Amino acid sequence: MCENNKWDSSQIRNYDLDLQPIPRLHYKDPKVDELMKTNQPVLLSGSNIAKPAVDKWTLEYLEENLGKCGHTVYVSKTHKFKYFNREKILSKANPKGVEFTSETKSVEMKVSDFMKKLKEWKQGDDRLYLQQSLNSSVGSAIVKDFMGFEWRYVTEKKIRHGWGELSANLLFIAMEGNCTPCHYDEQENLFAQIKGFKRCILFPPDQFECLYPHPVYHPHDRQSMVDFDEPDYIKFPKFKNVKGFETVVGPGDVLYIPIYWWHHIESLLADGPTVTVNFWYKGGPSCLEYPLKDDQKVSIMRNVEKMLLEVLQDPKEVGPLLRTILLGRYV
Ligand SMILES: O=C(O)C(=O)C[C@H](CCCc1ccccc1)C(=O)O
Ligand SMILES: [Zn+2]
Repeated sequence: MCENNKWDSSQIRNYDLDLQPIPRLHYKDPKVDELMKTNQPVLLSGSNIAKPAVDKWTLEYLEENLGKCGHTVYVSKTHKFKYFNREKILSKANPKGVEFTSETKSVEMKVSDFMKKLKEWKQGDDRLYLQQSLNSSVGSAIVKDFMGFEWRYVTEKKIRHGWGELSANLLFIAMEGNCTPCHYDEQENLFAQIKGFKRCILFPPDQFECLYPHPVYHPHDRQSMVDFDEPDYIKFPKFKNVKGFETVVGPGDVLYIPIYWWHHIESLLADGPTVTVNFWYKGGPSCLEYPLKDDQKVSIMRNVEKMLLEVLQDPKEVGPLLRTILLGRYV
C-alpha cells in the first residue's frame, strides 16, 4: 500500500489478506477499456466524472442543499454496516419466514439531525451511515451539480462495454472508520469518491468458495459470512486462501467495481466523514459462450438456489437435497 502525505497505514484496518494493488490509470488511457472489457477493476484518476461534487460538496453545502425531507440513515453499534434486506424475510424465497435479527437498523433522519449527530459523536455512541439515492427529493443546487457530471464519459463506457441501464446514483456519507463488509452486487459500479479517503478491498467472482456468501434467501444475501475482524477459520477454512486486490480512493478518483466482484469498503480512521457517489448500471445481456465466465457461474448458482427454495419451500431441505445429488456421484 503506497504511503503518501494524505494518509498513512495506521488509518487502515489490519486484515491478514493476500492483496495486490488495483491498477491506477488516467481515465483517458486506452488500457482502461482493456480492463473494463474483461471485467477487471481499475482506478480512474484525474477524471472529472463528479467534478462539481468534488469541488462543492462539503458537509455544510450538503446540509444546506440535500433537501428538508428525511434521508435513509443506517445505525450500527459497531464500525460494520452489514446490509440487511428486510423484504427477504417474508418473501416467497423464504416462505417459512425464518426469524432473523440485524445488527444494523435503518431510520429516516433529517440531514441537519444527521450532521449534528456526526459532530457530537463520541466513542461508544452508535455509528451512522447516510445512504441515499440521489433522486428528485434533493435540492435544486444538488440537481444542478449532478447534471454537471461528466455524463458523456460514463455513458460512453456504458455503451462501449454493453452495460445495462443506469439503475441508481447513491450518495454515501460515512463517519470515519465506518466499514461496509465484503459483499457483491449484481450491478456494474463506477464508484466516485468525493470527500475523504476509502480503502477498497476487492475479490474476483472466482473467490466465491473462499468468501462463503449467506444463502440466497437470507436477508444478508450477497454478503460474505466471514467476519474479516475475527475470521472463523474452522467454519470458513478456505478464507485462508483468499486472494484479492486493494486500493485507496481519494477525492476525484473513480473506482470501477465490476459486476459480481466482491468488495469491502472502509472509510479511513481518524480522517473525518467521507462522501461518495456511485453509478450502478444493470448488467448487460450475456450470451452463454463456453467456457463460462466466473460471474455467469455465480448467477447460475443463485438461480439453482432460488429454484430449489421455490420448490422445496423449506430452506432446511436445500442442503440435504444438494448433498444427495452430489455425494458419491459428482464429488
Ligand atoms: O457502491 C457500492 O456497491 C458499495 O458497496 C458502497 C458501500 C456502501 C454500500 C451499501 C449497500 C450494500 C449492499 C446493498 C446496498 C447498499 C460503501 O461505500 O460503504
Ligand atoms: Zn456494493
